[in-house]
Amino acid sequence: MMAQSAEVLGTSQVGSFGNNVQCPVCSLEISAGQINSHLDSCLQGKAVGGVPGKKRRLSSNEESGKEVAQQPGKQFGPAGPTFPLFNKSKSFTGPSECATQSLCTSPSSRKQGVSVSSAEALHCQEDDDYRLPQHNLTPDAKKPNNLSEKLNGKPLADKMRPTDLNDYMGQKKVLGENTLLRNLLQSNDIPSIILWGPPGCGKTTLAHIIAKNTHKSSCRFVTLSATSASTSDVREVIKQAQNEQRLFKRKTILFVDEIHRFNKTQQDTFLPHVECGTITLIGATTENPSFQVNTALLSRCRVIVLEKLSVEAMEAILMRAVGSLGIKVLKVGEQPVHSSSDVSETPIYVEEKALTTLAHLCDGDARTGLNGLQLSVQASLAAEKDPIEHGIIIKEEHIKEGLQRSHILYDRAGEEHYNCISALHKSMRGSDQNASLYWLGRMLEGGENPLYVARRLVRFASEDVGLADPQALTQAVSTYQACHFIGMPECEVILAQCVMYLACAPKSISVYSAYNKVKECLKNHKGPLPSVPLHLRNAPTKLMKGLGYGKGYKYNPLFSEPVEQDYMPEEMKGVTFV
Ligand SMILES: Nc1ncnc2c1ncn2[C@@H]1O[C@H](COP(=O)(O)OP(=O)(O)OP(=O)(O)O)[C@@H](O)[C@H]1O
Ligand SMILES: [Zn+2]
Repeated sequence: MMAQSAEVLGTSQVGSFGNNVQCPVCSLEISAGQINSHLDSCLQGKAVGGVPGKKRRLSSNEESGKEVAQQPGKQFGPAGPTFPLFNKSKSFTGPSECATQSLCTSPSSRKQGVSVSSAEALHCQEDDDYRLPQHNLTPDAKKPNNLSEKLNGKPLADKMRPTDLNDYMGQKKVLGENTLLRNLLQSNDIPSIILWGPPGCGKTTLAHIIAKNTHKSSCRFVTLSATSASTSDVREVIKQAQNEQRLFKRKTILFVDEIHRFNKTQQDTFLPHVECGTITLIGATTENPSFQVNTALLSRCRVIVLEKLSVEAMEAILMRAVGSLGIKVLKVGEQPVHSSSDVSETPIYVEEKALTTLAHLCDGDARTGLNGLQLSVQASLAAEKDPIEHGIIIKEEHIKEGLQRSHILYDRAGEEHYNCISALHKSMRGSDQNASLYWLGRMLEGGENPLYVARRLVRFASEDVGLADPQALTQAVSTYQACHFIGMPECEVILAQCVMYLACAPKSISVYSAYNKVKECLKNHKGPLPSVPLHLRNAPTKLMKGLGYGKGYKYNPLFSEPVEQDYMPEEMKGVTFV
């Protein structure tokens, strides 16, 4: 068992009720005057002074019967159950964190869609045991025999989440030698920061590492996900942070994932507390914070821009994962050598080339890369019922298959994005509903921005359907608006409806090609452009009238016969585009 300092346990439960204060260690209510002496003894394991008969007060979550994160085993003594204060959309309980944070979540306490992360008390002891947690899946860790067992449970990306900077790859611009963040980390003084970067580039991971590196004594690390936390959750965190500060002079580092999802009022709630230092805020966002984060809050935080992971960084991450799984890497042309020592296990290899391909395909997103690796390994294990004598070799094809199966062989920014939208456009033009829907699906399931697709449909409605069915444009614009209101995944059917409408619609490019001819004509015109014929000019002033503006113009409604009149400049007479 990890040497847990009792002090960090149950800090999430610090609260004061009347004149009593809840002991953060044993959860008993202690009168305020006795709390200090109680704590001393409680920390040594001999609690005294609890108010008899009074039980630990339930958190609002418990009272409302919501799930309660149960400590796996009872190794942490009387603190008993811990409280999930916040539901998070993403779980941060990688194995390494279990080792460092006293409050783990057992799988059984997790329900679909809601994973619980208690207000995690992070203990930052001087000892090294969180560096190499026993159940951490690092190459040095003890490995279970069976590879498929190792792949069970949490996604590989979670298992591989680095716990210290040495394993944190890439991001040299912000973390290299002599960078601001590195210096701050070394000086143990972390300001409030906003980490801005694309998905899977390591924002969450960095927040954890920062928290671990700061305040060697001890600090609390609390996480909130802006997607599910309410303003009252925020207030609760602040209240507890104040208690911590007051009772233990302990800092709270609050990590808010997807901070851009908080509305301005919620962001405002933090502000004074960030300012006075009760809370050190680490926010993570994939969106440009200058638009999405409250300016007042933004001005109190340093914005750290993380980048998509480079192919080299991705390769290093994959290598580390492969090593921890006990998979051997085969260089080009190298043959597997079956050593007699590991007869009990079928040796598993991966071609180096396959890893390189994966590193390229995952578009700088380490989560995608690691999960893709996991799927390919699992797929090749399943396929190889009767493993060949020399073991199983994971090849490039397996990696591609693995990615495809998980719908992630789709490069949102790169070529695949353009290839698919082009295929969709051409399928609709060819009135092939099936193919149109297929390409739409490829994009949406691959994580394409629905508005990007909707914008293309608007263009298509005019360029390809045009006057053959002018209603198509209305349909497409409505689709765009509906996608905007609703977002994914609900808007997928709306897009599908419009795609089918457009595929079935009659097509006409008369407008499109006519307008292109106009542009062409203007581009090729030599010399000064012809002036606007006088009779077509408006004459709002006397002077203009005097100059002959509007003279001789025939106002069509006044004529019962069709009007003979030139609308083109003299030089352009007879030129047509339609
Ligand atoms: N720089 C890195 N070095 C090593 N591993 C990384 C790095 N970045 C990400 N990972 C791996 O990818 C997984 C996902 O990363 P993380 O949760 O930190 O991404 P994120 O930027 O917070 O993404 P999101 O915006 O989707 O929440 C981690 O569990 C870790 O295994
Ligand atoms: Zn106690």
